[in-house]
Amino acid sequence: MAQVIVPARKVLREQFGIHANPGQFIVALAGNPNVGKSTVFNALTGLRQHTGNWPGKTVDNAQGTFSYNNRSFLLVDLPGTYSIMAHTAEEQIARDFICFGRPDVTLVVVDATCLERNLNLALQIMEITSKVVVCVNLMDEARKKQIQVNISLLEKELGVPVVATAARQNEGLNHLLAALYRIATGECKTHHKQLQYSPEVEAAIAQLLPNIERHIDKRLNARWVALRLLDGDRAFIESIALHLQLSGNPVVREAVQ
Ligand SMILES: Nc1nc2c(ncn2[C@@H]2O[C@H](COP(=O)(O)OP(=O)(O)OP(=O)(O)O)[C@@H](O)[C@H]2O)c(=O)[nH]1
Ligand SMILES: [Mg+2]
Repeated sequence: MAQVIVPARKVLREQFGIHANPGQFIVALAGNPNVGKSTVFNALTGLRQHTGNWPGKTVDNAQGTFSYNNRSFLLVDLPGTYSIMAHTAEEQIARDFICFGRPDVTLVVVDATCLERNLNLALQIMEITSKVVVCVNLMDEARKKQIQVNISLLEKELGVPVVATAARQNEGLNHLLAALYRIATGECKTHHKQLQYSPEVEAAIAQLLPNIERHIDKRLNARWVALRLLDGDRAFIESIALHLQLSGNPVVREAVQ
């Protein structure tokens, strides 16, 4: 079947109202509610920002720009979510933006004082893309509570850059910029952690993968699409099919029946 690949920039423009300049890197800013995403956003973009709504939704949208090493970045503040399984409009925006908008980097801000809960979202995002930087924010609060975070071990375990910040105090932001640059330019390749499921689920994924890989745009993560097919997440399967113009594909037809 002939495949029509929709360029990510066109999707960003038409579906998300994001107009990036040529050569500008797109950074998606994701995280649980109230972890300091907007504080990071403001610290990086200063006054070079504007706010509005996501197209067709009553969900706030903020975009801003910054430069680093003579490269321009467009930072997009996604709605705060605990998950991207798309149970709410906010989760759907975050998921579709990361999946179909294919940002050059997804910056996941997590709360240093409750890492375990926050890493759930980071791991979900890492199932879609390897181009992730994790920002462990609120380090000052963690220090106050005598919580120690082993950043280098976390980085080793996750396989993506992890940067400690206290964004309200502008602490760690230079390291964050350097990490975003390294991932956006491809200077740093990640070996991101992929969750392993039960042998039954892994076997089902392995069975689906060849067919999925044959039919989808390589820039979507086939393993992740396999997981969604197994979930039976019909709304999303339909949106993947629509996006990749695969509605007639037998795998897709079977999944949405
Ligand atoms: N102590 C401390 N407070 C911070 C830090 N970063 C953000 N805050 C505070 O945490 C609160 C929430 O920050 P926001 O930036 O609004 O968080 P958010 O993730 O954008 O929140 P939502 O958009 O509501 O999901 C604010 O009161 C910030 O001033 C930090 O590093 N240390
Ligand atoms: Mg915010």
